[in-house]
Amino acid sequence: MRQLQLECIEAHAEGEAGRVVINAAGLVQGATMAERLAYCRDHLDDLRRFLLREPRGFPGLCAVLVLPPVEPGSDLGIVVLEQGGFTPMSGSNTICTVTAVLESGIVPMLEPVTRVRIDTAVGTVETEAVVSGGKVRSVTVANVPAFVVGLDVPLEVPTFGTVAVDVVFGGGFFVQAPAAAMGLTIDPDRGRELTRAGALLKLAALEQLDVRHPLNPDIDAVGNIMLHSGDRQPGVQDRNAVVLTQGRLRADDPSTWTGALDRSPCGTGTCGRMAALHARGQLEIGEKFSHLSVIGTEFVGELLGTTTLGAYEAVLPTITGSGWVTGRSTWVLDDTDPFPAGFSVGDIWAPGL
Ligand SMILES: O=C([O-])C1=[NH+]CCC1
Repeated sequence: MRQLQLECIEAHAEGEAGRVVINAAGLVQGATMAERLAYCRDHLDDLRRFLLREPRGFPGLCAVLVLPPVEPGSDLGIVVLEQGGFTPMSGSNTICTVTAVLESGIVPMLEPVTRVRIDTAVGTVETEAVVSGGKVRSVTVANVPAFVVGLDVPLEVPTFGTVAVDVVFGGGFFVQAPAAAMGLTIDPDRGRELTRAGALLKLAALEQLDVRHPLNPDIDAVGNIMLHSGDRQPGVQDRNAVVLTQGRLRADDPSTWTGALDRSPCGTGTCGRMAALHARGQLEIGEKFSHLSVIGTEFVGELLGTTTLGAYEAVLPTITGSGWVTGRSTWVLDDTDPFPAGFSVGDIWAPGL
């Protein structure tokens, strides 16, 4: 007997896989996006694991629940599913969602540009899709305001000692540091070292930092980690490795010190990075910011202006990248299935050991 059947559009944005669930509306309760995110966190974590863990998922996979809009004039709402939990916003997953809903006809496609407004638990996001021949060529995401919580904040990191990090918000809270400050290089073949270092940075951040979003107090912890190429230098390409850490991390259990690298340049991470660069005088309003991922794919960022958000000076970031639909899927749960919430095995889920 099937007790669950999820219809999905499989996609990727600059390499990062996003599973766009298009029949989830009846699963999520809440009058606001913040209430819906809280409902997912409180009641749907087994569903998140069902979609992202084995046998239906893999470490590098994210997903999106497409929900009815909340704000007047919006087209839809999203809640993002990552291996580390439910999150309010994601650049790559927004690009996957816009590509999926336009190419499938869920939202009408208007050439040459279609605007799609998306409600999230940290505000409404405006997107612009360049479309031709029934294909979404690129998506520009005008993300929610990004801001700096602190620059060069000293963190005591297990096995690395004191590391100076930037604490930023770009749609989620990030700790960001130069890879070189931890003796690392941004190289896909060194993914294990990068994910382990990122997990240890996150452990330190969870223990030593207090963060809280001024508009949504439920957003109150560092989510992901960015290791980047350091201060901008003329003629040097900016690149990053973003570690999407697994669920609960424990200082006394090295098997939790793992994660997966974002295969895209990470839109929320790029927005947070631009906020830090602007604060450092290394990125002007209106200046294009080419940001490469660990596999060399690109988001082009740009700051449109400044604003304030609670007590924070904030910037208005956009990122532009492309998405591709890779398939359609229907995921089911038989009520005799011994793994209703999926499972993971250390050979691919704990590569850092
Ligand atoms: O682009 C993004 O912001 C993210 N990609 C994967 C998780 C967050």
